[in-house]
Amino acid sequence: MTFSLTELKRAAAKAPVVPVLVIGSVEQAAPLAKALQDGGLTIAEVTLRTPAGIEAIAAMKAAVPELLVGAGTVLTGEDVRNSVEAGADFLVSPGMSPGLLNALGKYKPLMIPGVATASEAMCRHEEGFEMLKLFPASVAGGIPALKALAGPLPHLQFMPTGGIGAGEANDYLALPNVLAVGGSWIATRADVDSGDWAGISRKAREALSAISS
Ligand SMILES: O=C(O)C(=O)C[C@H](O)[C@H](O)COP(=O)(O)O
Repeated sequence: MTFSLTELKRAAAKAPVVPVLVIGSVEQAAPLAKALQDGGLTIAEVTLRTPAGIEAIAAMKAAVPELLVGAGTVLTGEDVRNSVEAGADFLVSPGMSPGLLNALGKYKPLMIPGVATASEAMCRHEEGFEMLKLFPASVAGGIPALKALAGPLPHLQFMPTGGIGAGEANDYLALPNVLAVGGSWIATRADVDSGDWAGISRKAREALSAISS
């Protein structure tokens, strides 16, 4: 995989909001990818919580190749292999395990592992990860935790996710160690299941205009 953190940073600089998606059917993937792109987004994360997740990643990339599509809820070595084979641009996990670390060493994808403490962040940095997901952000200390972590660990960057809504995204993004924020609010499972593509595009645009204002 040639995709790099530099490219992810470039995409995040344009649109630093990453919708975390739960896709029930692969047929939803192409219209959803187009709706996100129409809304101005450049990055999306498809969770592997549904059987359709892996196929949906490939279908979104086929529909909108310039949209960066990551695999989320990556828990096992098999998830790593399936995500890489489906063409995921990056992988995201809620945490780390020895088996997951081993598979990441084999496939070497761009990985954003979840952390909730300074010790976890230090371990992931020692293992070579520079970009981390603060998870679950709202209960792992949120904005005060990220501010505090920036003191001793200024070399680390975060994509806080978990419990962040439209109202908080902007405050997270004002922090120098936050590259992007993730969340389900832009395209909830209900939005996707009802095919509310226009509503998803609108929420994406609203999120981006709130950030730039
Ligand atoms: O499954 C995963 O690996 C995840 O990425 C979990 C996500 O952080 C949450 O699903 C975000 O959901 P909200 O808190 O509703 O915004």
